[in-house]
Amino acid sequence: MAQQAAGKQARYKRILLKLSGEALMGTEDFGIDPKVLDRMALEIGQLVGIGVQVGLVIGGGNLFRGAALSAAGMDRVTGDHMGMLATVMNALAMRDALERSNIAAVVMSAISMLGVTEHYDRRKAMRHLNGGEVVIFAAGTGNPFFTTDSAACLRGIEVGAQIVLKATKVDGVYTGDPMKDPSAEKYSRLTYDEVLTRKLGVMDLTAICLCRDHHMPLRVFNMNKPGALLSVLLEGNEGTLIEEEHPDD
Ligand SMILES: Nc1ncnc2c1ncn2[C@@H]1O[C@H](COP(=O)(O)OP(=O)(O)O)[C@@H](O)[C@H]1O
Ligand SMILES: O=c1ccn([C@@H]2O[C@H](COP(=O)(O)OP(=O)(O)O)[C@@H](O)[C@H]2O)c(=O)[nH]1
Repeated sequence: MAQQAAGKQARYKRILLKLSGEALMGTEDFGIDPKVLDRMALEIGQLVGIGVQVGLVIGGGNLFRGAALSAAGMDRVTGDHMGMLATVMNALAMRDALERSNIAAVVMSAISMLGVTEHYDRRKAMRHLNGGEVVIFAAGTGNPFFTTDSAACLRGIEVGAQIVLKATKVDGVYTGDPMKDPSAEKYSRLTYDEVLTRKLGVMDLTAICLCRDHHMPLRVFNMNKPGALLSVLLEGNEGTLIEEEHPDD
């Protein structure tokens, strides 16, 4: 992979990378697989190594999801609070993995947790990014009824990232859910409106609308594919790109 990066220029100076909580489970049913965490830390470290500023949002679906807790009888807002706290636990585990790989990292939480994480502050976050630290934005947006996909798009827009990269377990956006429909076909490029009108369920609609309204490109790609993240930065042809309609289209 070092050879892949040799002599090549990263396409983006600052990115917002979204990792789903479930990605951290590896082959387990719950929790965090340390091997997966370490692999992801190494892949993120490669980006830092070629001068890319990395903002990171990690989901919490490997631990708790508000909607699932609510379906089991819990108050929805309490469930969402638990979901957001789950993202803080994942963020702390990722900071630890990054620091063990000698990659400077800071966790900024949307919910105050004095002594555990920094509180989210946009200007401080930008200073950390400019200084080459990986900034892990935890606790989503800080509000119930949102997702970490929306949080990733929000933070990406706020800190002036050039692209939001959604790392997931499928190769991109398909005509239908590829986990359920093996005949679904992958798109290499879509507009925001196509995602919305075709109801392509890879991300929630709030996240797509936020990106559309603020002209933030999105790329959906498979994080389980070794080297895919670096390839997105160097070649830019992994997965599916969602952006505005191009004048040549
Ligand atoms: N049209 C689609 N294209 C790609 N993935 C889709 C589509 N519709 C639904 N999905 C599902 O969306 C999931 C990606 O979302 P992600 O946030 O990583 O997972 P989760 O929401 O389970 O945490 C994929 O695993 C896939 O099964
Ligand atoms: O701004 C936010 C972000 C997340 N959550 C809660 O945190 C959980 C975990 O986030 P998400 O489901 O987005 O994680 P992922 O699917 O990416 O693992 C969600 O289900 C919500 O309950 C929330 O309430 N507000």
